[in-house]
Amino acid sequence: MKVVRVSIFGFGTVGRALAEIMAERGRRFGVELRIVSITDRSGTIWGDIDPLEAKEVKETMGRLSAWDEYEVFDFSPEELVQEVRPDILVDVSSHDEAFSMYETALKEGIGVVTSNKPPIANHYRELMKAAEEGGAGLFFEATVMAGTPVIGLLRENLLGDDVLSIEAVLNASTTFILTEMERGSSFEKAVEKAKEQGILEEDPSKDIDGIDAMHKAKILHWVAFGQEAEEVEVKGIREVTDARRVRLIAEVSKGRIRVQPKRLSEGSPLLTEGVLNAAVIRTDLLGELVIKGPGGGGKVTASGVFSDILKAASYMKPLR
Ligand SMILES: NC(=O)C1=CN([C@@H]2O[C@H](COP(=O)(O)OP(=O)(O)OC[C@H]3O[C@@H](n4cnc5c(N)ncnc54)[C@H](O)[C@@H]3O)[C@@H](O)[C@H]2O)C=CC1
Ligand SMILES: N[C@@H](CC=O)C(=O)O
Ligand code: NA
Repeated sequence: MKVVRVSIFGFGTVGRALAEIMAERGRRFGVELRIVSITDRSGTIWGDIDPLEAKEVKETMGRLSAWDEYEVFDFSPEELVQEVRPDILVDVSSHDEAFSMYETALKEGIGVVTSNKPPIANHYRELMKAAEEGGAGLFFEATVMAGTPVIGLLRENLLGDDVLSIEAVLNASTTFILTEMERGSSFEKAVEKAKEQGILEEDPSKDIDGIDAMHKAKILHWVAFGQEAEEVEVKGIREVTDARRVRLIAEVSKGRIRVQPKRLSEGSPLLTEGVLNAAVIRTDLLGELVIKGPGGGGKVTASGVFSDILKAASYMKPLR
């Protein structure tokens, strides 16, 4: 068994769902995953950590620093990487400025797995360069459509195709809110219910105002076209009153991203319900393909993170 040392940064809904999966499936495909540190806002615990015990402490005491079995370190994100030196850094936090932590890790040859979108959306080119320099893997499946593997589909397949466009529902919270409103719920009530699903961002305006969907569309644009989108337009769902068949739609074509609420026709593959996301991908050789699956929730997201951890552990270098 190849022992792989993992540091987890952030221990909220996704981090705790990941802990459960790692406890149950941490020995798989000749790899034994060991959690050597977990960080939440109260600090970093460092040692040979039992994932289920850590989850229990977080859920009963609210912060990892309350766990007296471990010394708590007040590392900056970069210090965490330099002191702990894991084999793989897993970011399941809502820390928008995690870019320099990733860059430090990748340049040191430490693999990075993340579900946190802004660092990838805003620093894709620099991070891929750092990964190349350090000979490390950068994996971000769960940043777009959670565990539904749209990133792997584009990054590891269709390599002979030219992507022409992607039209997608990428935000589970707004779909959930809009479908609740279709059923007669007020906007405010629907937002409250979305919070109970564990899918809303720590700052729900990121979902409601289309910022989360925009970040995801930027990541899709980088993977599909290998360049930054010059034109980005974003409109959220605050002004939607008649929610019938309305979804927050991201349109991605070379150089251009547009996120806005749109009323869809009956039978549209994008007319999703609940937390389902969907993407219609058009390429020159294949024509049109649709990928649809859950785009939010702790386990749903941890599924994509865990799969990426195994990829990082056996480091399969994606071509883009
Ligand atoms: N919940 C979902 O369905 C999905 C979430 N994601 C992304 O995964 C990440 C985690 O999501 P959730 O677990 O749902 O969020 P959450 O809000 O439940 O947990 C995020 C955790 O990160 C911690 N955190 C934030 N800044 C930190 C810092 N500087 N240092 C240490 N800890 C810090 C917070 O204290 C919190 O415990 C977010 O980036 C989210 O956008 C991606 C796909 C789906
Ligand atoms: N807040 C996000 C969580 C998944 O990325 C969403 O609602 O889609
Ligand atoms: Na995904």
